[in-house]
Amino acid sequence: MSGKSYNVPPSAEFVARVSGIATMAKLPFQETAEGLDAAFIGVPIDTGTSNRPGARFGPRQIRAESAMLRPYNGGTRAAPYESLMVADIGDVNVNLYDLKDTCKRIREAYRKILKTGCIPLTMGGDHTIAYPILQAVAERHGPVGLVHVDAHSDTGDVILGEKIGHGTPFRRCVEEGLLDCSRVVQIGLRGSSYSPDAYAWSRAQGFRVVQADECWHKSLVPLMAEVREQLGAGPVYLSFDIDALDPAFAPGTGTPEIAGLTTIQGVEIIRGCRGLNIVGCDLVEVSPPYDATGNTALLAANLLFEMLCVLPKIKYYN
Ligand SMILES: N=C(N)NCCCC(=O)O
Ligand SMILES: [Mn+2]
Ligand SMILES: [Mn+2]
Repeated sequence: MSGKSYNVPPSAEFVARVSGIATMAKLPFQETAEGLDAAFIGVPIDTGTSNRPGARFGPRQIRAESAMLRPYNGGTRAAPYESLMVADIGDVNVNLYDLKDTCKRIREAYRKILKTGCIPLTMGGDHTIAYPILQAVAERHGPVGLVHVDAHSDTGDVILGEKIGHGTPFRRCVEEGLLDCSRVVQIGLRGSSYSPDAYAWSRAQGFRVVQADECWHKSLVPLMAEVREQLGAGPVYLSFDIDALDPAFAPGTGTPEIAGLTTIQGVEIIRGCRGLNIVGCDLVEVSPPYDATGNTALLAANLLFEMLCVLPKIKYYN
């Protein structure tokens, strides 16, 4: 092992889970991304939501439930803290009274994070945040590939007279050339729709659309082999809306849709991203006020850990 010493969260074998400051995975906190390979960061907004609010409390609750996380991945034998310097760098200072100003603040914050070479793992907050994050990502990496896991395509144009909200981020991204559209896949789309051919716009851009009913009763391991082929070696952003999963697994979210993916399929999708050149990830739309048991936030914390475990340069014991 290299002589470098990495941040390692305290183990519950020696430090009680309930003690200490609730950073993500109980990792050290630091103000900036300087010196980090990867960082967890919160964006506590829900002013872009169109139904149930509450996602502004997502980062705090995900951090609270992340106390369950242990240092190694028992399933894949990934050893993130033996190969990456990781910390929690807090939250973007959002403007709860102005969504456009919040997008500006997010864009500026992520410009600084990405400039250090750090890979951001973002805790939302509603899905609006993917737009300003991808503006900053594309400034650094050029148009990127996208693995978008969601019940919704989030490609709306104007909703309630507004272009900015959680139903429109990926249309804004396409308009601004932030995505390499032939390297975009949307997985889990379902539900009632505003038009008879709900995903025509996505497909017209060249996205691959995998609707939830194409996933029912199936392992998604074969699909992810096709996704790795489609996305190739170029930079990729992973955006995971927790409502991609069925409300039975993820009830604490603002726009639930029935007949969704299982938790196992969610993990298969993320693990299937191993080998991709991931430059950023997010996990959005956890709404703690609708998450009576905290299990949606716990699920989110585990999925974020799985994302950490598929980043480039991760060490595996196998
Ligand atoms: N949850 C997200 N990100 N989008 C939901 C959009 C719901 C709608 O516009 O009908
Ligand atoms: Mn959604
Ligand atoms: Mn979404």
